[in-house]
Amino acid sequence: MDLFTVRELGCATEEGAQIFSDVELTLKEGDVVVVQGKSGCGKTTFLKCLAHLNLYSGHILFCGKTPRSYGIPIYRTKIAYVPQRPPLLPGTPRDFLATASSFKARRKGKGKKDTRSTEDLENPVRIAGSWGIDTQLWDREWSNLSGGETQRIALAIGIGFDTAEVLLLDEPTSALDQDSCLLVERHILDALRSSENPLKAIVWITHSPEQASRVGTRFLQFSGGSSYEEPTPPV
Ligand SMILES: Nc1ncnc2c1ncn2[C@@H]1O[C@H](COP(=O)(O)OP(=O)(O)OP(=O)(O)O)[C@@H](O)[C@H]1O
Repeated sequence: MDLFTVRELGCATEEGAQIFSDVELTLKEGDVVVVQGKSGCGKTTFLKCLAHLNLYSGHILFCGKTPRSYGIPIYRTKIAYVPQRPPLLPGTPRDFLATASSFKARRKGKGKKDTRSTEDLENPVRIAGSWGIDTQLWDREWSNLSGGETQRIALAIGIGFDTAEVLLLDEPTSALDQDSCLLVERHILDALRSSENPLKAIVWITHSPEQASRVGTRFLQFSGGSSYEEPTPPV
């Protein structure tokens, strides 16, 4: 079954200016759809529509069902949006982990006791550790982390919770040096190929043609207020 079926998708600003229209995408298992286009053409907005964080016109179905039919909180455990710059949150990454983990426990069923597993708390820390994030950074205020540290921690949470079937990545390595970038890329692609991880597909915004070639299996170009697919990565 197709993961995402996106038909005639359109999105406008609150003031009514159209950002894009008629966007079409059928996302299948194993796809890494690289999204490219000039700054301001609507790539982030597109990901937010998929994550049900933006109002839109047209149709988005996930496994044949609307996001609302899953219940939006459950939908968001299946579709993980990792923003380019996570909004400045209060507290520390570990606070965030604890809160998000308790939410996941609620998802697992009414009537059960706290099903929060230590894995939920440990996986992201372990993954981020493999990308050079010292454990003590999890107890530092978000506001005192560097861009690259914030990016790796947010990504490690998105992957480490082991519930996401689709990752929506908004320039996930834009603040990283080349070695860290390659390390993170490899980890994400390994997670996609691993039978132990529920991850089935990725939609990945990047401004880097090199990264697009390394990670992409399909190439969606935003331009002129809509989108089209390219058979190969743009050079
Ligand atoms: N909440 C909003 N209110 C008004 N305009 C918005 C809003 N969100 C996005 N826009 C506008 O919509 C357009 C698309 O923004 P978006 O962030 O999706 O672009 P992008 O392609 O991801 O850009 P970049 O590559 O620079 O990250 C921009 O012109 C932006 O200013």
